[in-house]
Amino acid sequence: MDLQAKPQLPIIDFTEANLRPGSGSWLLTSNEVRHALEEYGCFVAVYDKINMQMSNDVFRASKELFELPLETKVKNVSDNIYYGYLKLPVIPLYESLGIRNATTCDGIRSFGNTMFPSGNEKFCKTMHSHANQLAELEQMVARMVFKSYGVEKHYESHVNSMDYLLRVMKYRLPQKEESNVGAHVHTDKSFITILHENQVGGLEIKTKANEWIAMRIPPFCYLVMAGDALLAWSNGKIHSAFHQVIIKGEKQRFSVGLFSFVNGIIEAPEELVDKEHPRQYKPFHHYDLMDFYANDEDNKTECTMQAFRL
Ligand SMILES: O=C(O)CCC(=O)C(=O)O
Ligand SMILES: [Fe+2]
Repeated sequence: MDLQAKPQLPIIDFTEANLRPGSGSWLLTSNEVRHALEEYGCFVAVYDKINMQMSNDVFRASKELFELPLETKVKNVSDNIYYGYLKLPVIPLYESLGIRNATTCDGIRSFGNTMFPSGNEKFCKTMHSHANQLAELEQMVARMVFKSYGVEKHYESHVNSMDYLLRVMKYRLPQKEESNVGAHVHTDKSFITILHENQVGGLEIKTKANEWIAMRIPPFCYLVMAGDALLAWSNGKIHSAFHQVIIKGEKQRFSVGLFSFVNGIIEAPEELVDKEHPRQYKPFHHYDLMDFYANDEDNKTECTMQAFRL
């Protein structure tokens, strides 16, 4: 064994034509997914259902969005800061816009009308179909997790309660003497996050052995990450990884994330609770976790679930 080898994230192939519920490859991949999420809290999914044209359109649309005047962008307000327009003085490189319920026509229309009052059909179409493509991958991963834990019978009610937030992110380059932190160390509060980027790099993920893996998400690949809600749902079996963004290159980073939320109660299924594995988290409403995180200044870089469960 090469003790100097750099740690790497698992890579899981989702391109196989026969990857359908019930097939042998579905079961094998489900177990790979579960193992990756338990050990790393994330993995790279090779997924070819989103073509290069769509990826290019998405980043072109993102650029167009951030070029809007500030007074337009700040109109994207929400009851939780993480769903709206986010630009904080503590991380000057970072700017993001959340599109709530981006998989629905109403969600996209409402966002599109606020940002482009005279209309922008191309933008809305691109973001709407992209959100649905990413949600398809998210649902496949969630279904595999349920399958691998033997609780597939709960999947249908789970998927019917999902809400999706599409967040478009931009990181400008640091000026001289400015910090290169693009996003502070945190875990996601989502159930699952699906990320991709304009191949600039910057995302770093911490392993359980406290090593940082710096990565660039290749074309036709998506980073699938477990959020704190999935950690709680799995009764602590799945890991939610700390990660950060450090801007080092010479090109601006654009990334797009699909964050899934359960519009309801997160509770570990009975099958994942027994004498050896007592219930670790009281059932909670997923949006209460989001509100707790948004309002709890002290715990931003700490383990949110530890603080939230008290
Ligand atoms: O830019 C990225 O890829 C990561 C952003 C991130 O970690 C987040 O929005 O939670
Ligand atoms: Fe994150």
